[in-house]
Amino acid sequence: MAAGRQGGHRDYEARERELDAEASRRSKEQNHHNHLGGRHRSDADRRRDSGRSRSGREFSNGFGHRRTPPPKSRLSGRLGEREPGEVLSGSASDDSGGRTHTVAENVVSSSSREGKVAPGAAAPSPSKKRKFSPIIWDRDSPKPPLHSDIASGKKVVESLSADTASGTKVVESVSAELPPPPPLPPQGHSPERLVVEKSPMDVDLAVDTEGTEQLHEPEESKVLEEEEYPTMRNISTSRWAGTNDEEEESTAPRKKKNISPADSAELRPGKKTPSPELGEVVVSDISVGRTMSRSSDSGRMGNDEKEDLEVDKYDYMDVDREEASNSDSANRLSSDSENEARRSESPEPVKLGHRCINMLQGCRSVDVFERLNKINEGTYGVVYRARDKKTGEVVALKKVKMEKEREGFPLTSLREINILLSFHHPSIVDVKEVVVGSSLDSIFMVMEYMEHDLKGVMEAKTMKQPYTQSEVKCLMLQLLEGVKYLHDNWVLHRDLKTSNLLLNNRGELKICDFGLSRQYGSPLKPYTQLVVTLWYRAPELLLGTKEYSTAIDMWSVGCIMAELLAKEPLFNGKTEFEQLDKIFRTLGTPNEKIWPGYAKLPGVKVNFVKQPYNRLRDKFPAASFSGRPNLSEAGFDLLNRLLTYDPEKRITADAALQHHWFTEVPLPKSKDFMPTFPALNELDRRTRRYLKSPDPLEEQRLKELQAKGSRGLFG
Ligand SMILES: Nc1ncnc2c1ncn2[C@@H]1O[C@H](COP(=O)(O)OP(=O)(O)OP(=O)(O)O)[C@@H](O)[C@H]1O
Repeated sequence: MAAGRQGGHRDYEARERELDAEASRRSKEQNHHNHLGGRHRSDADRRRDSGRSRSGREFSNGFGHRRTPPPKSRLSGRLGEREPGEVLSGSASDDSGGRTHTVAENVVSSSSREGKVAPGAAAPSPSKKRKFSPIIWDRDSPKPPLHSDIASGKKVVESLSADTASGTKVVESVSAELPPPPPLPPQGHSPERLVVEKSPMDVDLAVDTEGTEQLHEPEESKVLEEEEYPTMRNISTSRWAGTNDEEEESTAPRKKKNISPADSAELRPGKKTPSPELGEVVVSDISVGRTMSRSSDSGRMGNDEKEDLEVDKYDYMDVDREEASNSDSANRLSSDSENEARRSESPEPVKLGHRCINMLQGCRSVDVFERLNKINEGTYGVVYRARDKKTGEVVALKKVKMEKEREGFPLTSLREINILLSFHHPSIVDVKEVVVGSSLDSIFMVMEYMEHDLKGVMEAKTMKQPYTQSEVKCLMLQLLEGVKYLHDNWVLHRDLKTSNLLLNNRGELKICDFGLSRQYGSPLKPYTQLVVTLWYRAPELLLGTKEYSTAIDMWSVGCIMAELLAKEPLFNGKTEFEQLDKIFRTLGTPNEKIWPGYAKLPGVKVNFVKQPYNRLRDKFPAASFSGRPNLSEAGFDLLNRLLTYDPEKRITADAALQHHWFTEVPLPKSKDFMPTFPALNELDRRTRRYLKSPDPLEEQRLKELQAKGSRGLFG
């Protein structure tokens, strides 16, 4: 990882040039790649590019990430009580520099809060790059070509998506001067070519799926012959051989597809049975109050319980088989933790050739991993726990769903993966590599394995109380550091929610799913507007704004902070209207005064509830015996700033990190003292379901299963 950080930029540029050069060659040969029509960039993008220089961002190292000083350094001396495990600091320094936070920035207010901003609270320090990200785009317009003046030091945007009227997750991956660095074009290289319609990845995949096409360079052909075909010969023995999840669940592990390179042509995107419309699923899910990250395959919705049981059955079998082959699961677990410990003790220097995958040389096969169990299924991917057969390392494999194969292989996704591989941050889940499955249209992201996601933890009956303020601070600091890193690197997450925040039993929080999944959904398809859960969606998106920015993530962070404190979602609307209604009832109905431009937003309706007051404080009182979560004045100020209506006034990640809530008592808890929970991700689905929502019937079923010798609650 360290090497990756040091050499990532140059390596990335070289790789980009390599990819683009190859794409250029390939695009001359083939002109039928029109599936990326959505990647034309909008006027807004052009405006953004031209205006980007105003941000004047600086990076203090070669990787483009200027780490925010650890909270410790910002902690000032304080009075009052502490919670066990608080991070202590001998430092009396305080970056907030005497700023006062007595006035909240938000919103409609019953008091004098409106329009006032705590001095300096949202203002960047001199070294900060911006108060507000210039990342905005026109959600409906086609994207403009890439800006051409990368060399002049301006930011360059590679817009990987155009969607969002729908609210689908979209990551606008924008390269700053430093990593993920801008894809510097070679001399004479047209900027538009950076948004290649045919990248070198096409080449590999074409070779894979056609079985005939070869690269021009003999070396590359050789690589493919040596690395791709051996993989294909292994397919028949692959445990990952299923081409779709349904099949994988219903037939694996007994039936394995025997797929030859020729056969694989049959599995090409266009031939695959289209999946049911995701929108239906989302509607169903929302209507029953479920989270979107689960059971997203609409094909199963009609027989949910029955199918779940089926799946459970195979999950059990998978695990049993796994355990049979590993005589002692305890040994396995201990060896896992040993591996983990070894890894953390002596961080392995990054092998750039491994981490920064050269797509021209192909990816490893998923067969190098042994499947342990299915962790979860999101809208865009199925996530498995697996073990590297060679190193024994336990990882998470996200098999990307190929819903949009009509549009060809998701080249933009491969390109995005390439960028994501360059991201290294303690609060961003580490994507180690990409491996290919047997059907050649399946791609797996290899990620570091995390025991939980935040949603699962908070739903589990093992968590009896909400997180304390001290614990929430610990989690919020990590979350904000991760979001700041993404924003500093010109990436909008756009789907921050508790199920996308992973936790491990070392108290670490990591953001996952930052936009990769977007590339597998067509941005303009009707279902896309429904796939992202509404609960964390910023009001400007709900009201149909066409331009938006990093502030949308900050709204989500606010919703997450509230949920961490209350152990329940803040605004859990089932429809966009209901979502807005819930927001307005709590924060007050916005108006032009507190949110200039509000009245012109497309979704504004006259029949919105008229609620003149901000009642957020009622939900988070400073002190109460009502069981509602207590929140200090400073904590409430931060929450209010995160949930500020006007995106221009909403606090940035950078400013939030310096908020004095983090430096007042109780101080953020040390990660080492954060509560731990049974690793839900290692349990079968039935047990997980029970732990999340215990119900007497389920308990009885579990007891029966255990009596029959099935796995116990904790395996
Ligand atoms: N690295 C990981 N380690 C452990 N579990 C993970 C990991 N990555 C993802 N998961 C689990 O899988 C779930 C779905 O993952 P992810 O959000 O990446 O998929 P998705 O298809 O994009 O989902 P969504 O419907 O939220 O968009 C997560 O909520 C989490 O429970």
